Amino acid sequence: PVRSMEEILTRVVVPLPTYETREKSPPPPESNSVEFMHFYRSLEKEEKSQLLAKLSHDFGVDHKGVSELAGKLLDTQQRDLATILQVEDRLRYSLTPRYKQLLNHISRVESGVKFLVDLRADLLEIISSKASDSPHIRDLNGTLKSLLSEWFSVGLLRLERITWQSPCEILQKISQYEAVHPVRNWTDIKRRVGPYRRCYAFTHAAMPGEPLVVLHVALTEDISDNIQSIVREFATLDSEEDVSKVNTAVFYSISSTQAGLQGVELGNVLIKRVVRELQSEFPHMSQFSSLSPIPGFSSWLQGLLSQHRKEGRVELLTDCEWGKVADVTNTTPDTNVLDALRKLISTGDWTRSEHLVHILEPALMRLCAWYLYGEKRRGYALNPVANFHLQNGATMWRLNWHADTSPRGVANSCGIMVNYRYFLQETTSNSAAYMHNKIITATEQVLGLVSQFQKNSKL
Ligand SMILES: CC(C)(COP(=O)(O)OP(=O)(O)O)[C@@H](O)C(=O)NCCC(N)=O
Repeated sequence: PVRSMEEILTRVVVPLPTYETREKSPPPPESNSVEFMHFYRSLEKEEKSQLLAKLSHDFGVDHKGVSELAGKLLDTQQRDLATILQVEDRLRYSLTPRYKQLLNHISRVESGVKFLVDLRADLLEIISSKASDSPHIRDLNGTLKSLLSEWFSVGLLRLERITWQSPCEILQKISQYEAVHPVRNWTDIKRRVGPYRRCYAFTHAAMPGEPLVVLHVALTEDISDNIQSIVREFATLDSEEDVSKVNTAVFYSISSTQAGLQGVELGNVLIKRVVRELQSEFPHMSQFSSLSPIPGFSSWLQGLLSQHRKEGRVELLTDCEWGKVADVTNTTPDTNVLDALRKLISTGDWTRSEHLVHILEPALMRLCAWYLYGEKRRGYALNPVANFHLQNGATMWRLNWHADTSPRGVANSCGIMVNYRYFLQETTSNSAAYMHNKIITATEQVLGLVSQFQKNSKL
């Protein structure tokens, strides 16, 4: 199909009109876009990446034209401003990739926007798989992302509250998309939208019936330190009788549903929008915080323990703690008490022994605080959930022991969870400090645990 790929692209991706005719030339027939969408959908995965590579490479910016105009602009530097602006505008127009028109035309046909969201998901997969991280593919991704950011800007999104009265297909999608605390059955989802709970989603007219990002909230008297009390306990009340005590919103799950909208920052926008919505429903609501999982902590810890194994004694625990672990595991400090600890943590068995839990709590809390606050990737928090909330301007507020006692919670993060708290007057400045200077805003509790960790080890 390579020949037909070439043939289709040449026909469907019309050349950029000349600068002079750019506002006069009629758009190509809708059939072009429909044909392209149909053809693309018919391709195998491998053929899709071939097509996208060809589209981005052969139907992008006319680099020769751009450099000629850039040269011309240099020559006119001495001329009057009007002439310079003229040439600048020509240069700006010449930087429009030819395929950008195709993307715009597709966005105007039925389900064209959804098609483009899915096409970007394919692009992101190609880029992340390093199959062909050609600069042209990155250019195409950048062009598409900026178009999607315009089309999915906050003014064009619709906030929908999901309740037990919402259509079944929406409730089913909400259940399927829940990525943080999986919904097991109808009673689970009924609880999530029931009394003292709120569930909100952003939808968009171009993708009807599709929740783009979903936020689950618990309405409480205080900032929760345990997820079981939110997702497991049954509500005895069948309605929100007494909301006078409700003064806190706990965000306990957020999931974006469209891979192709990654980087469009929908989750951040949704949280801020829901805060405003709740403030109008509960004027005296004063506390807004997440109760977040810490995916990756256990595996990071395993890596640390095995890495230190080679270097013998590890300072991650105090001598006293090592001694106690040795006692409980019937090993001796200089033999592999470290392996015993690794095995305990990897199986979660340690949670069954009160004594061991008591010994490990301070050590695991110190290690977890360091993992969240100290471990970085390109200067930003290594943990993706921390990075998300810190980008939003939240404060790393409190680590909670025994916060998720489910097998999943113990396996992922030794049962620890964290509150990222949104102090509404500070989110803008916190976000700027984090994004520009990589400064993490954290409380005394967190900083205290971090400095205890640093005292114990030279990491
Ligand atoms: C946390 C989420 C919602 C952030 O999405 P969003 O605000 O759109 O950020 P981005 O994807 O635009 O960078 C998203 O990354 C996600 O769904 N993550 C998996 C589930 C989770 N909450 O970690």
